[in-house]
Amino acid sequence: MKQATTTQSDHDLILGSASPRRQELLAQLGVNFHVHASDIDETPFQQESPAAYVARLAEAKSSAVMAEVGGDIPVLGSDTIVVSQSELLGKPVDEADATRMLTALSGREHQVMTAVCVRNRERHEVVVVVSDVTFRELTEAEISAYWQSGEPEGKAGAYAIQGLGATFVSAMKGSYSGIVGLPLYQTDQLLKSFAVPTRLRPR
Ligand SMILES: Cc1cn([C@H]2C[C@H](O)[C@@H](COP(=O)(O)OP(=O)(O)OP(=O)(O)O)O2)c(=O)[nH]c1=O
Repeated sequence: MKQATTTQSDHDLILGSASPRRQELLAQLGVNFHVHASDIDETPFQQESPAAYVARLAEAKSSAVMAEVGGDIPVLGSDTIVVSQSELLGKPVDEADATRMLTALSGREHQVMTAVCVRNRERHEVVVVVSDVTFRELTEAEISAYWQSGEPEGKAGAYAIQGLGATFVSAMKGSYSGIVGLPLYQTDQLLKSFAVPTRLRPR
């Protein structure tokens, strides 16, 4: 199990994610949630499309947490990937991996896909939100300095649009919050369908 777990009392949703970005974004909606993250196997299947892969991972994360926690509270699981010229880019394992990813993204458009799955004991729903992001040309020196900043670590595609990575993004179309890790419009719609209260939709 991942480390992040908070108290279970008095909440309306379980966030099955150790990502601090997802915790902040969900808090933005004013949801009364607690965190219970679970580790799953993230190996892609052969011939699996990126959209099918990211949806499967969001489903698997919420399902693993539901199996560990039980109970009647809905669980939200999510996953984010970057897709560049049909190649799936996850989190970089080291500097060489990050350099390879950022070089592939340089001067081109890529897609960021985030899947969100909400489930309770009876049913589950999953949405995949796709955004188009264009990077300007990056120099080797910039890529190296960016790795040294520490920001690429733990981020799909080895960048963070909410940080220094913003200086690489010349254009984007889609969901900004989705690129950061949790698309808030679509998440709010899912929460509504599972009757999870929010700041603007209290009990
Ligand atoms: C593209 C991009 C990704 N990311 C992050 C969001 C995700 O946290 C991360 C992708 O990793 P994920 O595997 O989706 O999630 P995670 O391991 O961080 O958390 P968990 O599995 O517990 O839910 O990349 C940014 O923060 N900014 C960006 O611009």
